[in-house]
Amino acid sequence: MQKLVLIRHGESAWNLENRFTGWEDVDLSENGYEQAKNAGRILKKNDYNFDVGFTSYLKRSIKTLHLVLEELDHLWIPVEKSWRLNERFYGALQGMNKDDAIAKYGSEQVLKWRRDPNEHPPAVTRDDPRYPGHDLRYNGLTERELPLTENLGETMDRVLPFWNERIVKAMRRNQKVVVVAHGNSLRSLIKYIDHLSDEEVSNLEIPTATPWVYELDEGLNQIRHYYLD
Ligand SMILES: O=C(O)[C@@H](CO)OP(=O)(O)O
Repeated sequence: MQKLVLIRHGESAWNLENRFTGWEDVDLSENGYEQAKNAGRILKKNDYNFDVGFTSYLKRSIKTLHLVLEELDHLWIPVEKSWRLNERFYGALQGMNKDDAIAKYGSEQVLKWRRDPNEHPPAVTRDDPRYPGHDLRYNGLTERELPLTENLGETMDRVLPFWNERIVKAMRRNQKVVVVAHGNSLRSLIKYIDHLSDEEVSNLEIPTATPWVYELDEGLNQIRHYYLD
């Protein structure tokens, strides 16, 4: 039996301020640092260890993984980062306070943007400073890969190649894997792994810094999943 651990990053400064974050590279809040360390302690208490870690290009996840590995005295393991594990790109909502968005657009529309897997938030234009094409770290991406907005389905479309080519391959080599990513990139992955319907995934809320464990059989079929806390 093999275990895969997925963790959403600790609380970020903009989670605390209730702002749409997406690809904005916001740091962990003070509480977020503590939550990340605590996730590491929980894993340690339960005798977890890992051969490889995967995370996004965004510091709230990178730092969470680092803090988890530090608690486990595992800072030496290889870590692979990919933009494909980034949070969903929230378009022109990025930076906006979620209550201000509700006041401006109404709660029904904002809920659709947040949780309807097929709904696109308003797009940014390529001259918007939030367009990822202006950011050095995304130099290697093609224009098609650089988002102007994303719904959950499109997030899943760019997460899955990384899942199949890197994460599943590592597990097939019997490596013990930890993945630290984001609310919506993990929702898209869990939708895929658990075959969730659009409605089921719209009700899935993933808490910050709480290890989500999949137990898998030899063929990497799921036996069960649960939170570790
Ligand atoms: O702002 C975001 O990027 C995400 C995660 O914090 O928000 P939501 O939960 O509204 O999708």
